[in-house]
Amino acid sequence: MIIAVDGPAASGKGTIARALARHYAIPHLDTGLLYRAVAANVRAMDLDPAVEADAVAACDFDDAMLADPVLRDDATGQLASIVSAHPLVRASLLQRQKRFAYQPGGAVLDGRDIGTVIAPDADAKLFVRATPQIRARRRHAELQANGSTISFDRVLTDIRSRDLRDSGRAAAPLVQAVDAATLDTSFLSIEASVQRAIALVELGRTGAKD
Ligand SMILES: Nc1ncnc2c1ncn2[C@@H]1O[C@H](COP(=O)(O)OP(=O)(O)OP(=O)(O)O)[C@@H](O)[C@H]1O
Ligand SMILES: Nc1ccn([C@@H]2O[C@H](COP(=O)(O)O)[C@@H](O)[C@H]2O)c(=O)n1
Repeated sequence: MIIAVDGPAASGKGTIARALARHYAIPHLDTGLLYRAVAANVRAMDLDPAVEADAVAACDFDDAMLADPVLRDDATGQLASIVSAHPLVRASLLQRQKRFAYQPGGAVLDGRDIGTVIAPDADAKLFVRATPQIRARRRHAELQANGSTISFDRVLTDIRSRDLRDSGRAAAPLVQAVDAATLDTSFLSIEASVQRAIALVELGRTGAKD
């Protein structure tokens, strides 16, 4: 079974995707980490994220890099949303994601274009939402817990600019697949979001959509 989980920054899609992977005992890929790895390489190599050829030159990395906690910081997320707009960057990461999605036994992937581009024929598709304020509050708390001193206003501004860039780009923009079920986590606990996600996946598998 392939499960596609998409949504904007800090909507809770990773939390839900990890829980679905545990529930169905299938592997999970956080595809945002791939773009974050490219962003971290661009920074380390002192390249220009806005120049497509520079970003493409930073696309060579192995899976071990995805565990680096530096990928999770706010600045790397911003840079990731710049490099991810380049069609050639997306093309260079495409097969890696498709191979993961279509491995025997199935998989859960979360990102921005899983249900539309990576696995358009996924068995179940979720589009996870939450208001920008709530997403910023959660992300701010997470960053603070990890030792960051970033302000709430900065996190909210960054989330809004990332939303705009990710939705407005020409290549594989953040958009809800027509056959994806909406899951708004704004007023749901993590536990309630996960239970709702499992219920929606079960509905999706049987062909009915929210
Ligand atoms: N329903 C919820 N209630 C409260 N906190 C939540 C909920 N869902 C997720 N969180 C918390 O919000 C933060 C962001 O969640 P998560 O990392 O799953 O979002 P994401 O959409 O995968 O983010 P990104 O786009 O950066 O990968 C985390 O600290 C997570 O624990
Ligand atoms: N399928 C994807 C996943 C991510 N991106 C871009 O990467 C940025 C960071 O992603 P997070 O999920 O870790 O927040 C994100 O803002 C997107 O620009 C993408 O394009 N496609």
